[in-house]
Amino acid sequence: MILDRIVEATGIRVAREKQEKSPESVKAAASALPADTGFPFEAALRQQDFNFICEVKKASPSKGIIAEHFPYLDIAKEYELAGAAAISVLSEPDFFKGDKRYLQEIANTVKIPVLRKDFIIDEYQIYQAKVWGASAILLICACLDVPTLMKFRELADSLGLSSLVEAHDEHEVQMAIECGARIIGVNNRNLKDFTVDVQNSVRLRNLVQDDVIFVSESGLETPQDIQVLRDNNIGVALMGETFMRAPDKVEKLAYLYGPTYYTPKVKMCGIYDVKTIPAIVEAKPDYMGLVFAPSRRRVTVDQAKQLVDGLHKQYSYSLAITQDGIASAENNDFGIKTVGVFVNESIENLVSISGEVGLDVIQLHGDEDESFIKALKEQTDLEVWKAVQIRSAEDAQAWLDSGADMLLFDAYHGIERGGTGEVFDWSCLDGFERPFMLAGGIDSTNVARAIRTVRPYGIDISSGIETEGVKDEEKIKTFTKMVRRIAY
Ligand SMILES: O=C(O)c1ccccc1N[C@@H]1O[C@H](COP(=O)(O)O)[C@@H](O)[C@H]1O
Repeated sequence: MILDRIVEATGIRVAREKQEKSPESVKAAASALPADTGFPFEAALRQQDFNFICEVKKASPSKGIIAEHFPYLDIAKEYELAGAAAISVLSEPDFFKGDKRYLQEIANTVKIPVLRKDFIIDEYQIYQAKVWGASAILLICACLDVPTLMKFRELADSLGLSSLVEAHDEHEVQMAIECGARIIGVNNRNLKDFTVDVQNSVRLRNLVQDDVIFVSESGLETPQDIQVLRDNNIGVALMGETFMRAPDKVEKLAYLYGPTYYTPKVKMCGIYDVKTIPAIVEAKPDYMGLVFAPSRRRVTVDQAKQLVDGLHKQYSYSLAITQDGIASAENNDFGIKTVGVFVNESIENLVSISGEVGLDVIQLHGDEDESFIKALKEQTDLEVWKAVQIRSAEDAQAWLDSGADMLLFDAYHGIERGGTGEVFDWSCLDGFERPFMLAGGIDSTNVARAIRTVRPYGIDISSGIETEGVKDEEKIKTFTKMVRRIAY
């Protein structure tokens, strides 16, 4: 049987690897790494109502070579861009043509968690997984007994690694439950004869309690397959071949997720150089943000006037060359609204600066309270947005009834007020019941997940369209393209 052959080959490989690097040294290296990881693999699989683990796999015993050309890093980057929750990387060399290098390099490159997909039969491989940068390992019930599964899971736990415990039938699901698995994957492929039946995971779903993450693995191909999983209370799909064969993985994942049925507004913030204006006009975000607060992106009133003037001229020009659109610019509809970002500025200054520059929106990014917002709104007809730095769900809830026209949620930072490029825990916004802008470390690699998970009214981006602190035309383009491809 193929599984026996793989396990046998794995035993030989592990023995050889132990000769090359002693178990003591690998254990010491793994134990020296932080164990308080917060189990990012599990967290990622709980992030959305449906999550994908996308696999980087060159070959398999059932399909032979899947990808002759195998740019594994590009594949992983594309998965991240597409909005995968996690990436599974084959490290098994003999039957799947995997390599530890793939795992190491991918884990070093992407921000999403990586699973070591291998046939784990020895503790040594768990220490290796930790050293190589994995966030999770695979434990296969068909290869291990319950005491060993439990021992391996506990060892993984102690290193801050999650264990995806894989089963194929009722008996193996019971084994997975007995060993205390927090993530159970049901393989739709029978490892004994390679037959595939997507209904297998559906059939076994009810054996597993809801607080355990349930993953359907193998043989999934279409949005209909995914819908069947959703309809049967299955929230995660692990897919390899389908993604590996998809020429465009962003498109494939969007197709499997289905339409978002809305497009978020986009605000591109921290514009301080007129050279960036053509790229902004081409990207056509809904808002362009100018920072008047202390910041490396800070603009003076004169610079702001030039930027707004430049925006309007360039916008009119872009409409003129696309013919009759000039009329709307003449009516002062410049398509892209301007937002001034202020920190603890006086009402008098807010009113005079916004009037002088011709801003459309005032964004308060400091300690302004509700009475300040009320007083400001009495002095201006402009929209007033309130930025709130989030550490907990309570931070957001405290502003639910705010009189601000829009709330904007950003990452908390002890010193800086914003534009830090840091992401906060989006689950703090679960169930928040009014429209809001999402800010804080958004970029092309996480915007797909941001839109699908958080469904904000709008996305606010600054650092994510910069390279070494300077707004980057290519990143502006890529980001804009991503939003359009994901949200429809
Ligand atoms: O961008 C700044 O330098 C800034 C300074 C002071 C207050 C707010 C600031 N920017 C705001 O930060 C978010 C975007 O942040 P990120 O870089 O994408 O993480 C946005 O709301 C900006 O208006």
